Amino acid sequence: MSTASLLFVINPKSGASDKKNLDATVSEFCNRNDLTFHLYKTTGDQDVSHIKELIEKLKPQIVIAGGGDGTVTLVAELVMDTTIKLAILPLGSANGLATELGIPEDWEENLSLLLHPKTMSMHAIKINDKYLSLHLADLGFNADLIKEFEKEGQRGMLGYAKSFIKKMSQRKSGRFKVQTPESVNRYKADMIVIANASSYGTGAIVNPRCDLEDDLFEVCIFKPLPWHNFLEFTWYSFAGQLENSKYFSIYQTNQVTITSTKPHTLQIDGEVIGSVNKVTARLLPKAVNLVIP
Ligand SMILES: Nc1ncnc2c1ncn2[C@@H]1O[C@H](COP(=O)(O)OP(=O)(O)OP(=O)(O)O)[C@@H](O)[C@H]1O
Repeated sequence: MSTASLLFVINPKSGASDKKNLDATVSEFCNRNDLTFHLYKTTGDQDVSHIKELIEKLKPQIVIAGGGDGTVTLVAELVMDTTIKLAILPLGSANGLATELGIPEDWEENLSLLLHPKTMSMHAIKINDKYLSLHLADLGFNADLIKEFEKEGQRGMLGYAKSFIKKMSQRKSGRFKVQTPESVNRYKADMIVIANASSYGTGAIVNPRCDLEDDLFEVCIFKPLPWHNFLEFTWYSFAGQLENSKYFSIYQTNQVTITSTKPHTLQIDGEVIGSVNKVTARLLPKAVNLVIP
């Protein structure tokens, strides 16, 4: 196998969009622009070792993660701290990170970013010394929601909305201790978000202090929200003004340990990890060279 300047990693099962012309579009784009490429389709089984092998053999300049946030994070872990650039072709249901960065969903427009790639050196977060997060990780409500969404086997915004309403009416608060190098605080909360980015991709801004290039991430505490404050809270979140609500607190830090008396569901970049009593997170500065518009 000879080298290739572009390695496409495509998750054929991501999102709900029709991908039947994707291979032809990629191939036609690369041939038209004299670019060598290789296209790998994920199977959900041993993708990490297969992609690692391909990267070693092909020595690509750019690896394109075609899928949702889960695929982006999987590829990011493999190119982190190298000179290889990471590009995103959004094919997922929410595409949180791509939306955050204004990365186009239109295939031709997206692929054209590869011709003269402009990059941003973005930080990431290491969770429990094991998992990488580029986007948003959380404990509690949203993680339960994703678990429900997966169980119901629904895709798209309508499925997400149905699961959201169901989980909103069933939500349970937890008691958490939040320890950073600067402080220790205890909270009753519905959800705690360890936030690299600002939004899940729905338009609501859960982290109003997001800056992907600084040396800090945010810890966002969502305190138990009474139903009669729901509309006001929603308005604040869409306006990027959650800090005006007494049901929200935020920290900026480069390290945090969150513990709880009862286990809570943890999700990282859209993937449910399981139920945990303890989460640690630390910043990985300038971890990934991301191709941006
Ligand atoms: N061929 C495949 N068949 C089934 N599952 C797959 C396959 N390839 C990858 N996966 C699984 O898909 C998940 C990642 O999905 P990804 O985040 O790319 O899309 P999504 O979940 O549809 O999008 P979003 O995160 O925007 O909702 C991983 O759990 C991975 O193991």
